[in-house]
Amino acid sequence: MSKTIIISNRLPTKVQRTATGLTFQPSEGGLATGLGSIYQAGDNVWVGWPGLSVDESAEQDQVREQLSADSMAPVFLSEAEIRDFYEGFSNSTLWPTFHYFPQYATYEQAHWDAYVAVNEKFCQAVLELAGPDDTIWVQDYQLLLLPEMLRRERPEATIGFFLHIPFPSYELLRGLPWGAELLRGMLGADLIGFHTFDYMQHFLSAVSRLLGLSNHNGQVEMPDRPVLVDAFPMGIDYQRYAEAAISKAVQHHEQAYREALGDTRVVLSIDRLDYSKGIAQRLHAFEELLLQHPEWHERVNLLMVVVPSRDRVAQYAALKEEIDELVGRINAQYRTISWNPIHYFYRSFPFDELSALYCLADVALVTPVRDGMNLVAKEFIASKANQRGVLILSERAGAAQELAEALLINPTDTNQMVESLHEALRLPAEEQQARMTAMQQLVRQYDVFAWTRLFMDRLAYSKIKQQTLATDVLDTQAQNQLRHDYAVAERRLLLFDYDGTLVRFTHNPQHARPDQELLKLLGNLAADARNQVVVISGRDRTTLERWLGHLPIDFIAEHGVWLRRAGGSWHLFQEGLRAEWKRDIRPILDQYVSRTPGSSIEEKDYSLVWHYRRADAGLGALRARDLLNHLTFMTSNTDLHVLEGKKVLEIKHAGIHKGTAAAQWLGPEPPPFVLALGDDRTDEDTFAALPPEAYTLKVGPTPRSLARYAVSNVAHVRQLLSSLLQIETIVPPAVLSA
Ligand SMILES: O=P(O)(O)OC[C@H]1O[C@H](O[C@H]2O[C@H](CO)[C@@H](O)[C@H](O)[C@H]2O)[C@H](O)[C@@H](O)[C@@H]1O
Ligand SMILES: O=c1ccn([C@@H]2O[C@H](COP(=O)(O)OP(=O)(O)O)[C@@H](O)[C@H]2O)c(=O)[nH]1
Ligand SMILES: [Mg+2]
Repeated sequence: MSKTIIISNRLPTKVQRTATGLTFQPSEGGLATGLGSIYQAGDNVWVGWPGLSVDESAEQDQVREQLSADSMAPVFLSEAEIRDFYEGFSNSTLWPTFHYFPQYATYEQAHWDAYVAVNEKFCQAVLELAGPDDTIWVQDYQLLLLPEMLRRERPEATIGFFLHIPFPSYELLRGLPWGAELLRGMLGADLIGFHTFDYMQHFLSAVSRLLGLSNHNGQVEMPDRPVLVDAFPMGIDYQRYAEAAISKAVQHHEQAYREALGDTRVVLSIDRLDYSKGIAQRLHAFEELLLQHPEWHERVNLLMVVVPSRDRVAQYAALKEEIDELVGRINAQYRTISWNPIHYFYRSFPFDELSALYCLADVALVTPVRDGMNLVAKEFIASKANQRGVLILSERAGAAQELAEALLINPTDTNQMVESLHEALRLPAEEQQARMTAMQQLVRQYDVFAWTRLFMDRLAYSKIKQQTLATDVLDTQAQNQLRHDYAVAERRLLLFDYDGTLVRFTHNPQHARPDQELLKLLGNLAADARNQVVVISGRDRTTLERWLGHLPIDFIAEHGVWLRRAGGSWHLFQEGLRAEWKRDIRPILDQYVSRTPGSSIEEKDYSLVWHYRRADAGLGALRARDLLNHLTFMTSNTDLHVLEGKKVLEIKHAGIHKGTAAAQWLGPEPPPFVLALGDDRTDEDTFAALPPEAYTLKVGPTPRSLARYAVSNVAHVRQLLSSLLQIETIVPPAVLSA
């Protein structure tokens, strides 16, 4: 039976060393609590770190055995790995960068090295467990390199990745020395999930700008497969909180708290110790409330739970001191004999007590400056059996995208926070109920089980999509058939597009000269008298002649405008072509060049081309759409046509294209073997002009093509062509045709 393997840095159980030995407790933090509800089904297993360093092998055995009874497999980290990988790269480089605190980020080579090494360690652990049909689901920023590492070992594996923290704007990522490697690591997955659409957009823009990979509707075209990118806002185990709220045990705790506090309104604050959570800002706002609205003295309490977290990282230790000091100062300033404004707990609470705090609270004050999702907000909502209670929520938490009925605030605007608190404490019961009911409906429906189902369905879909594509791929069997048909044919027409087919794209088109390997390949193919080799390109004739003119091959240049047979001279596809129109169009292109840094114009005899490969990807696409509209309008009612290629727009004569030219080479009696290779939109015209039995091959990852087969890249093309040459030497054609 196939299983799902969840992998995260932290396991949902954390092991602690006490005087009496090892103890096993639930972990805090949204990832562990959120997914903790689902991993135990079937044969599923969760791979991760148990939260402490265990060096001794007897202890490791004990931990492994106990965790395996609960479907967990530990990855042990040494003290040095905890320091350099966990506290170092994960929480002193990635965490601050991804939460828009670059001033806190450190860039240490040793931390990066440890990050790579620990990701490899996780990779080994997964490989030991994963069967070929299993689904691998990698979680979060500590393991960004893992999908790619797994993909290298298991090209066919089903791999999902989910990021629990924000994905920041491209600018933040570019400030990171290892940005490109991290993106490539993530792209090893088949599906990449984020909490919100914004995070997903930031990721796609970073992939486009740093790796030069474009996407169509969130599908990134990798050379070997498409990768789906999507938003999946994570939910909680709603029933667990809703049921707890009405349980005896929880009500008992709630009542005890209520008696201890007396008759005051309760504002609740729960987070891990983290500068991203805005805890200090929150305390300032509460202090301001007491200052500006003295009517709340002795009538309101802030219950503040801060769960210890990453306290060996300098910024966390400093924050702890800041909070201690602030709480001390505010309490000292305002407390009375019978009233202590802030009840501050620096520890974690067992589930029932946490649940009782949610039930008790009138207001939940959730004000992170950045937060991937924030599950505390959702847990509070699920715990409100009577639909009373108000959620104040930072607009910078992922949860704010869904919870529109919360009182949304900007966490750096203290005045707004004070006013929202004041408003929340007085909000009429009916309005509380209306808002809470709407939010409960949403949180109940999109719970963590629905979230998992949605992710898994999309992951399966991405796999199916890849497989449908794979039917078009020139597999070994099809390639053998092609080679056989080639070997037995007396006459063969070989039509090769140049850029993107025979050579890889270069930043500057003038740098895409043919290398020795290619010249040899073409020369050898052309040397066979049965072969007619044609380079069919959009390039100008001068360049083609300079680069390839010494070979005994034919040329179709400028997308079919200029033709030359081997050894012959150039002639036009059609007499009487005009070029005066360039005078009107050229100034428009000049304008677009000046408005689009990096773009350029190429002028050919009978066409003009605007190139934007070197421009910023977003700006280039925007201007291209604009220019296309502009030119389409200008060329209506003329015999000109605007052609869209890969990062180019070309204005040329309508009715002359690669297909019309290719048809001339077919002649009245087409050769028994025709092979056409091309990567671009313009090559579709060639494919369309050829008979159905021709071997038409589309080069590159995008599937939509008229070609019969797809090959992945230029390297694959060259391997195919040299395999045709080998046939001649290994199997004499006479033998094959006999
Ligand atoms: O493992 P730790 O270093 O102790 O940190 C605890 C976890 O914190 C982060 O949680 C995030 O996931 C939540 C659920 O998706 C989300 O609501 C929240 O906004 C995130 O901050 C972290 O992403 C986890 O990897 C940590 O285990
Ligand atoms: O004493 C506590 C306080 C909080 N939590 C849990 O910690 C998680 C915090 O997740 P959130 O997404 O809000 O933030 P994160 O810590 O993941 O950044 C929530 O599920 C809380 O229920 C806990 O287990 N024990
Ligand atoms: Mg091409």
